[in-house]
Amino acid sequence: MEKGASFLFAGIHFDKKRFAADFSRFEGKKESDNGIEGLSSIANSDFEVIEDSTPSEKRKRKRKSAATESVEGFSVFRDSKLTVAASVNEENHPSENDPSEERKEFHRKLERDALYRKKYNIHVSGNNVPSPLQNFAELSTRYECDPYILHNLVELGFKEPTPIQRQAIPVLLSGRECFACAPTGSGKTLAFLCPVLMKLKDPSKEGIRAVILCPTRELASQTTRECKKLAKGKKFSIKLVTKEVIRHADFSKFSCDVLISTPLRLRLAIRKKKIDLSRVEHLVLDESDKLFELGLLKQIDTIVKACSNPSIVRSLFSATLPDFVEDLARSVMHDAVRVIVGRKNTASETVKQKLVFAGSEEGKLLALRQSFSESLNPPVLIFVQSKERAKDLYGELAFENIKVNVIHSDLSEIERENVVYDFRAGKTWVLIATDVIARGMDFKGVNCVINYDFPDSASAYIHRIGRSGRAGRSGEAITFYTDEDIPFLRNIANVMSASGCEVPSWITELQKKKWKKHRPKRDSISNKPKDDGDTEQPKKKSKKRRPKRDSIVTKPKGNGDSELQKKKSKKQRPEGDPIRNKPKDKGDTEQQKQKLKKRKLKRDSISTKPKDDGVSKPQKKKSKKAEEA
Ligand SMILES: Nc1ncnc2c1ncn2[C@@H]1O[C@H](COP(=O)(O)OP(=O)(O)OP(=O)(O)O)[C@@H](O)[C@H]1O
Repeated sequence: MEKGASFLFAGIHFDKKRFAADFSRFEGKKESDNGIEGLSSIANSDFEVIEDSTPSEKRKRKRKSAATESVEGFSVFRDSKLTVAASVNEENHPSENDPSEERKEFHRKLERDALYRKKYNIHVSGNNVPSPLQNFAELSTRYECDPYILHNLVELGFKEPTPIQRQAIPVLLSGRECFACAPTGSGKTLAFLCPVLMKLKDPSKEGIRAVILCPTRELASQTTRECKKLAKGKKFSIKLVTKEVIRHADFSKFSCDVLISTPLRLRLAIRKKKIDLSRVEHLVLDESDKLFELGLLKQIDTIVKACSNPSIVRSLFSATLPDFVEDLARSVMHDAVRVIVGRKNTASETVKQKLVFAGSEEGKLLALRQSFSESLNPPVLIFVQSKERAKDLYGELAFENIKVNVIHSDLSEIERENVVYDFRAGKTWVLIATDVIARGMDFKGVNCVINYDFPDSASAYIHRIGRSGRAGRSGEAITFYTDEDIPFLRNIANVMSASGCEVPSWITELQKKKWKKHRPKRDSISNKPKDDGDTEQPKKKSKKRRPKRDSIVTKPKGNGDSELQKKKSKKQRPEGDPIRNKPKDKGDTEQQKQKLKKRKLKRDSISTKPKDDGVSKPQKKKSKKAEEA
């Protein structure tokens, strides 16, 4: 981490001199007394306490025993004058001259809140945390929500708030800064959009009023769409910062109610076009841990500085919340509330997760093809570790009878948009992707995520597989691994077992390994000579590949049978829709049998097809058969 480059870094290496003003502001202040002692232990059982002291102590987070700790009121973030003032008016705060009955009622309310949070697996820390929402109607009764929002929620089909919405919405509506972590697909987008729109109340032309930052263009564009849906009926100006906007907009007169951007583009607008962010009242960092990674941190820093309005309310949302992000956030946020749904850094429980030993790169391709011909249902997302590998895998699958497409950072903005659009529309059944769409993208009904390349971190794993099993739906995730991934297997296995999936015992017995971006140099996906795309694959190569076939189904240490292995050993063809046929087209058994017979032929053809020849012989036969079928 670069030292002294930004005040975001200062949370870790606090430079007292440089931040003398801030320091003196915080220095004299002890963490405010929570005054909520003796709260029922009901909600305390799973509460993570953060101590606001030295950096090393900060890391020592204790799980306090249920009997001794209080749920709310433990100030994890620094107080500010503004937020302290706000908290006095907090709905949870008893009045000064509290008669004992009022005080009792206040405590009863806290207990009710605690019970409610326990029911929805919500864990909070911070001063005077507002009560969670019981339903969307409370937006009106408690916060005088404009009817258009309630109307739009009904139109969107949202009947009940999700747990993160129950807690984060009241926190933000109370003007508190917020730091939220909830599983993938659990409705975090609405959890920040709804309070932002409610707080903005009416459209205004006075500068830029709210900024939402997303790590990728795709996510920024998706969030813009969602924001417009929720704002329907109100003439808010909601703008996405695109290349065009950067090029042509007159930033000296630029105003909008909500501005959505990637950090890179917004920094460009700040630096080159002098966009004015000094009136921003709400700043949301979606996928905050990604935004706080080194590559984006400088840009975020510039933006956070440019949003200089002293009464700004900042919020951070993500499905993964590493300690370093908490440390950074604590250094910049004031009297924030920390909201965690479920357990921190766990995968969605609605995704059934599997590990498959593929032996080698060739094994992966074979395993993939085998899976396709057996039981996988589109839409399917396949993640690989680099754009080169994405292109290679696409090259391998493009000529099959699969509606496959690929997305990576080499594509233009329009191309990327089109790929996403086609996948959403069901025109693409299998989408090969790099991590560019691993975060935040909400594709409805992705049935299966395949980690063709082992993810480079546990959080990458959580976000990738979180493209499936969203909004309570079920999904499946298959992760291929090879020998070089085995040292990192346990990290993924931990995530799997934390979300209730079975993991073979030999994996949990592996040595713990700390990983830093596991991206090994992998053998090429395609065995075709790179510079000779037009010629046929030399026969030698295909011969060489055959013995490796066994490695797909051979587990490394005589243990942990994968689903594929079991299926193969039974020599049965499982039921399911082959992906080459129409998604819901069942009962194609005759064709499947023929394909089975031709499996040997199919294997030979993996890498023999010429790059630029649209259809190879076996494929022509296959497509003819498909047409006939
Ligand atoms: N209250 C609700 N009831 C039903 N569905 C909802 C509700 N809120 C959001 N959704 C839907 O849930 C899906 C996932 O929401 P969203 O994209 O906000 O998840 P997320 O928590 O941000 O996920 P990720 O961590 O992957 O970014 C969306 O399709 C959204 O429309």
